Amino acid sequence: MSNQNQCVRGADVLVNAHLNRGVGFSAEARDRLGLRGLLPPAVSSAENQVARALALIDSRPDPLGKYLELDAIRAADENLFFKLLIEHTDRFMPIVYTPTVGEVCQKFSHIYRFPRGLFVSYEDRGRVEELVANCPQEEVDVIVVTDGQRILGLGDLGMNGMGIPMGKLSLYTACAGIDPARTLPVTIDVGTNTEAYLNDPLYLGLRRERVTGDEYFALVDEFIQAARRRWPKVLIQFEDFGNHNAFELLRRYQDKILCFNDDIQGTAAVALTGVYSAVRVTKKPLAEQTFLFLGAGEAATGIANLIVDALVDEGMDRAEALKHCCLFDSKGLVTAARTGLAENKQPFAHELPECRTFLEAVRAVRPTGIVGVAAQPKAFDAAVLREMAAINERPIIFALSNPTSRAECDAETAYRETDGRALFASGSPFAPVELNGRTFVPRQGNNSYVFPGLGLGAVFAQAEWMPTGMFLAAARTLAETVSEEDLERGSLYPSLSEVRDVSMKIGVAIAEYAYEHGLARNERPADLEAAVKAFMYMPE
Ligand SMILES: O=C([O-])CC(=O)C(=O)O
Ligand SMILES: [Mg+2]
Repeated sequence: MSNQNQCVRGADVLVNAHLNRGVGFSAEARDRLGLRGLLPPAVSSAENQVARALALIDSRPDPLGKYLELDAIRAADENLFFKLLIEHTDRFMPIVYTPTVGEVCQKFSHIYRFPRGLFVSYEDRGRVEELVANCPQEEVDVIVVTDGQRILGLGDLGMNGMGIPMGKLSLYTACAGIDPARTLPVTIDVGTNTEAYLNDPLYLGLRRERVTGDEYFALVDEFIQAARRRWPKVLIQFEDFGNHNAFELLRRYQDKILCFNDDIQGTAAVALTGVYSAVRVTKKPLAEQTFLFLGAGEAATGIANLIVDALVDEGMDRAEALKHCCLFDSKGLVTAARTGLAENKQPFAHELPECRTFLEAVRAVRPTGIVGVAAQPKAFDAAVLREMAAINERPIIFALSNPTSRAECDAETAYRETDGRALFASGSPFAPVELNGRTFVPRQGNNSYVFPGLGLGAVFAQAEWMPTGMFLAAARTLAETVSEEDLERGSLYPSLSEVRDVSMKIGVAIAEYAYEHGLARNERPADLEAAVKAFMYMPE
């Protein structure tokens, strides 16, 4: 608690979510803070407060209702909110994060109640510094920023996309112990091309079509400069930008400031972990794997590039490594014969026959794994899955699009159509599947396993910037947490209930990388792991 916070007394404490402990305040604290009479007389134990909150949340049958209860708890008492999230991660992650957060975003303007974060509108261009100065946070460690153009697999949600930076930052705190008082969700609102929002009287964003080109980049830059002037060491995470802008922003800032793009680099690290787990099962090394991606955007080329980097790191020639990844986009298989390909796809345009359907492409490429990242629901149908099972003893099937409604296939279909041989991961959660007397426990190949730890390590070491080596290190560290028992059950990732420990390990690995490579702006503590653990926020 800062000195400034220690001066806050009386009712002001109760309306400050960082400070308020509500009925959890002890008699002594009530006297000290001038709260006597402002709360019901009984003092609740922590268990009692959690039990009351759980009952309230459970009284709401639908996920959105549960979200609204949690959101209200957060607005009143942040400590309690994070206690719930940390003690019941498995249960609440699908509420504050994918898939429910998708619905939250779609309805954001209709359910808006509590102020949080920073809204940078195009109308405020030229005075963004003033907006940043208005933020109450004295210090900010992590910013997650979106422009709402490609929210999960749901498309352009405009300002409504703010639910995503909010959800990501909740995970930063719950999974990696970033102090919630030092996080800032940001939406840069340059308009939306989604008619439904422009015609919705309750829509809270800018009513105009998206600003593009130089004016767009100038506004994003004005924000980045203003944020870094106020908080020079802040980590900026780019989230759910449209393809074109996402690649361009990463190109502009990647090696100049402390930042990363979660959809390109975070997703890549987590997918590579899934691949490392899968090859432990197939016993065929990475060098013998070939991947066919359904999609050719941020996630697809982010993952493909990191697989290539991993192969090069193992000693393979880069030109050869590139051939291990093939892309299938809206026009079909990406081949050398294709013209006008976006820059990110060009390295993956190989000498391959023209294929118009994904099934044809599977037959032509004969991949060991398919990776769905195009938000095309059910695109991995029975024919595709059976073909993969015919080509491979243990086919790798990653249906990574979010939320659940956008998944390329569900877990049950993946296991059923491959006679239980699929090595499956998905972006959104699926329940365990019973098949032929076996229970499969699929887990999420979602960047939530890595971005909190990546950020923790980078913030801890006050890294200058985040090179590719950090993302490889994150993937390898995460892979080491997958046990033989996990693999036995078909789990390519550890249990979410372990995510805090996993994030700590990734944080240590990333900080270590920063110290070893001269990227840190502080001294390495002698006992790095103990120091990182001590740095992590924990609710009281
Ligand atoms: O938010 C998630 O669940 C994963 C992600 O970054 C995306 O799908 O854009
Ligand atoms: Mg994302």
